[in-house]
Order: sequence, then structure tokens, then C-alpha cells
Amino acid sequence: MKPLWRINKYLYKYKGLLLLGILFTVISNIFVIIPAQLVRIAIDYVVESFSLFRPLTKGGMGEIARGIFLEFVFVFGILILVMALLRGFFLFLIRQTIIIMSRHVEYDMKNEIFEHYQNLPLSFYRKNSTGDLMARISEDVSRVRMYLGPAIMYGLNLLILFPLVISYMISVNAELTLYSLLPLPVLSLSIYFVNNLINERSEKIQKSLSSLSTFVQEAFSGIRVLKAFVREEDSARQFAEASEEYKHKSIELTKVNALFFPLIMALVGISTIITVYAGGMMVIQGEIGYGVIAEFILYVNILTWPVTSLGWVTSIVQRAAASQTRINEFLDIQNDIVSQENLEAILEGDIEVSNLSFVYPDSGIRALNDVSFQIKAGQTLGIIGTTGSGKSTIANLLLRMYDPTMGEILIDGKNIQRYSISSLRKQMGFVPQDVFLFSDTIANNIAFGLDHPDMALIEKAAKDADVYQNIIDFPKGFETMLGERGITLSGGQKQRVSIARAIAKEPKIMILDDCLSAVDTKTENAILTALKKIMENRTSIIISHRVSSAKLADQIIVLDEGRIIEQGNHESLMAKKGVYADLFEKQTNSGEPIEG
Ligand SMILES: Nc1ncnc2c1ncn2[C@@H]1O[C@H](COP(=O)(O)OP(=O)(O)OP(=O)(O)O)[C@@H](O)[C@H]1O
Repeated sequence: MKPLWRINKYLYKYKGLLLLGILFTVISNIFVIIPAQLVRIAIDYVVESFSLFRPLTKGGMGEIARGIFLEFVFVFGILILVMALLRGFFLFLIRQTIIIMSRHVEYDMKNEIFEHYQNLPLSFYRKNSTGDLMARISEDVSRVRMYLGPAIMYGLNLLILFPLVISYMISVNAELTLYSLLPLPVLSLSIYFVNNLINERSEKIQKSLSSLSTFVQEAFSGIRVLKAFVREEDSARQFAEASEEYKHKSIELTKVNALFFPLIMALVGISTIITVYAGGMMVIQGEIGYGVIAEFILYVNILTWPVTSLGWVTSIVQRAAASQTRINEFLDIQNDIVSQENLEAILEGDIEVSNLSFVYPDSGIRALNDVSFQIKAGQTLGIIGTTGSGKSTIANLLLRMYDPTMGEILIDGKNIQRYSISSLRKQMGFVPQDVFLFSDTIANNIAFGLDHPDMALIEKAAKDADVYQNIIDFPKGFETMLGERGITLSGGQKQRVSIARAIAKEPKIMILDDCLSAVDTKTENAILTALKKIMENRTSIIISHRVSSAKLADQIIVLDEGRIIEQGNHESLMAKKGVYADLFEKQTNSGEPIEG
């Protein structure tokens, strides 16, 4: 239960709905008890009237007595009907308050978790799978909602109805109360166990279903590889095996489910039989009237559902507590990438990196080792190096996705940790190595970083990224949908849309992380020349495997295993005849980039 205390703040927030719910529960339960008493009175009246009615028939007063008798029964019938209608109305109101409250809380919780997720650093996303993140915001929140809605509703009902009914039953006849209620604890315990079994098996089904859908999703998204490697039959066999497992688990669940209702009915039946038997004996001994038996049978039926729900509610609360523990685990993770002073300044673009070292916290890999360089505002730095030499890590640190293990990064003479993170990132244009475009129109993808999208700016960015002509050649131009619901761009087109997205922000500092690998050298040159023009008075960092991308830069660093091994401009590095010159020779001779 303790993890669930965390959501008490929401119960407090929606206390109005909760209190109304409690009030309606009390009122609706009053309308449950009164009809049972009316039934007792009516039956006792019928029994007594019969004994009076017979002598009157002989005396000729039969018709009048019969009329009065029927009228009385009719009035009772109407009263019971009105009570049932009123009860229905209040049950409706209970759902309108408590279940609606649970939906409000569910909405608030999802927003809270999503907002928290977004604030967490990149390292959090490296450690936890997307599936896990999604499960906690959807499935786990739904389970907690079951606690806030149905569990609280039935729990409250139980808490209010039980004392009311039992105290009333005892006031009528304590001994019969004991007999009638004897099977109910057994009922509750059995439901608890059966329910746990159902939950356990449902969970297994859920797991097998999710692995089945992951399998199907992978098979279809990788359909090209699957067909090219002629693995269709193998894939179909694996699917059949996974389906078989799912079917087997579903049948297991059906067996337990089949036990559920007969179990309830059997135990309620036993209660009724005991009530009739014990009550009958008491009627024979003249201790109670016939009506009491009918009244007690009604009470047993009234108590059945709350008692059944006790087992159900207990297992809902247990599951909700487990889910809330998982949610709390993420909510308790703090973002360690925070700004020291929240400085909001318009950047000039002067960058100074000194003695920078970085070890990835999750893998312990030392990606950078004592790296120092300086870029004056408006200049271009080319970073070149083999695979895994630490190039992207420099980009990650400049964007403050991570903080350095040692050394510091100064922008305009101030440590980047002093700047407000959003102000810093808003002034940086980043083109990542793995292009990611949203399933949206091309225009919206390019305008992604803009608070106020402007078509002129979007078109200009597309032209500068050399993708304008490609876009307007599509029938719907900039309104072309991308992704699963739309067209698929070629690798080079994707990269250029991604560059346009970064340019549209008009950033002060631009970081291109190996984003020209899928375009030919001619397009690469066209983009770089256009970039040089638009990045005048702005700072750019061009990370690449290809010398052709880096050679236009004012300054070039060559990285190897996290260390700078050469530094200078194209001419000085060529004159040096070291690694850079060697790479240049190989790449220009073969026309191909050299993978490290
Ligand atoms: N998020 C991460 N968590 C742990 N280790 C990482 C992470 N990202 C990169 N690394 C490791 O850090 C080292 C440097 O990686 P980095 O991505 O900076 O190389 P790179 O020079 O950009 O390579 P490439 O040109 O192939 O992109 C590699 O050994 C890599 O395995």
C-alpha cells in the first residue's frame, strides 16, 4: 500500500468528487436496505391477512377485504420499485463522481510521468527500453486507475454497506445473522485466490501477446531483409510456435475463469440454504415470522457482491501498488544535467574546449581523453576520425546531453553548465548521425524547431540544404507526408531534410554529425558551400568520416581513440603528411570514404 500514498495528492486535488462519491454511496445503500424490510413487512402482512381473510369470506365481507389486501400489496410493490429506481440513480451518480475522478487522476498522472520523462537526461533513455517507458505510462497507470476508480468505489461500498446491513441483521435476529453469514468469509477468500490465479495467467498471456506483436512488427518492418535472405518459412514457423504458446495460455485462463462464477453461485446458494433451514426452524419454534427469512435471503444476496468484490479489490490494490512502485522508480530519478545559473544570453559562438575527458557512465567506455581545441565565433571546425574515435561524443557534450568527466567547455568564455539548457539548445542546430524524421508533413518536419513556423523560412532552409527541388517534385510538395503513413525518402533526401530542420532554426552554432554520408560528393560540396554562406557569423562543427566534408573547415582535428592526434587546417595537415594526408590520399584515389 505504501507506494500508493504518493497518489494521495490527487485524491486531495479531487476531494470534491470523492466526498460526493462517499455521500452517494451512503444514500444508495439506504435504498438497498429499505426494500428488504419492505419485503419482510409485506410477507408478514400477507401471511397474517390470509388468516384473517378466510373467516371474512364466509361472512360475505370477502370482496372488500380482498380489495384492501391487494391495494396494500400493490403499494408495497410500487414502493420497492421506487427504491430500486432511486438506488439505480445513486449508483449512476457514484460512477459519475468516483470513476470520473479516477479518469482525471489517470490523465494527470500520464502528464506528470511524460513531463518527467522528457526532463530526464539521455543516459536514462540508454538504460531503459522504450517498451518499458511505454508500459509504465500506459499499463501501469491503468492499473493504478483501477485502484482509484473501481477499487475505491467497491471498497467504499463495502465499508458502508457491511456495518449498515450487519447491524440491522443483528437487531432483527443475531443467531440467524451468524448462520447466514457463515459461508461469506470462505467466499471472499476463494475469490481472492481465484482472482490472483486469473491475474497471474492474464499477465502471462499479456507477455506472450506482446512478444508475439514485437515478432510480427519486426517481421514486417524487416520484410526486405527477410525476403532477401529467403527466411519466410522460418519466420512463419516461429510465428506458429509463438501463437501456439499464446493459445495454450489463453486456454489455461479460460479454465480458471470458468471456475469463477460457479464458485460464487455455489457459495451464495449454500448461504441461502442455511438461512432457509435455520430460519425455518426458528419460524417453527415461533421465534421469528416468515418475512424474516425472505428479508435475510435478500440481505445475503445484497452482501454477496461486496464480499466477492473484497477479494477482487484486494488483488487490484496489490497490482496497483506494484505498478505504482514501478512508476515511482522512474519519478524518483532526478535529472543531473541541470543549469547552475540559468543564464539566458544570445550566443556569439566562441567555443573553447579544454582538457576534455569523458567516460560513458553506463558502459565505462573512455570516449574522450584530454581533448582541447578552440573555435572562434563564425569559424568552422572539422572533426575527422575513425569509427568509435569519440566524434559524436564531442557533439553530445556540446549539446549538454552529458556533462564532462574532466575538463570544461566554455561558450563565449562561460562554462556551458552556467547557461539555461533550453536557451543553449535553442541556439544550436544539430543534425544527428541517425536521421530521425517524424510521421508528419515535410514542412512540419523542417519547422520542428520553430516556435512560429514560417513558410518562407522553411523554403529557404530547404534550398540551403539542397533538397528544395526534390520536395517540390513530389505531388503534394511540402505537404507530403513522411513515415509509415506517407512516402519514404531516400537516405540522402532524409539527411538533407534533417539539415534543413537545423538550418531553419537559424542557429548560432551548427553541429553536423556525419550527416552527409548518404549524399554524393557533388551534393556534399553544394551543401557545404551553401552552409558556409549561411553560417557566416555563426560557428559550425562538421563531424565526418570523409576528408571531403572536413577540408573546407578553417580548422580540422583528427581523433583517434578519444585523443587528438593531428590538428591544423587542410593545407598544414597535408603538408604534415600524417594520418590526415594519408586518409585524403586513400579517399580521393578510391572515391570512397574509409571506414576506420
Ligand atoms: N551512449 C553511449 N553509452 C556508452 N558508450 C557509448 C555511447 N555512445 C558511444 N559510446 C562509446 O563511446 C565510444 C565513442 O563513440 P562515438 O559515438 O563518439 O564515436 P564516433 O567517433 O562518433 O564513431 P562513428 O563515426 O562510428 O559514429 C565508442 O567506443 C562507443 O562504443
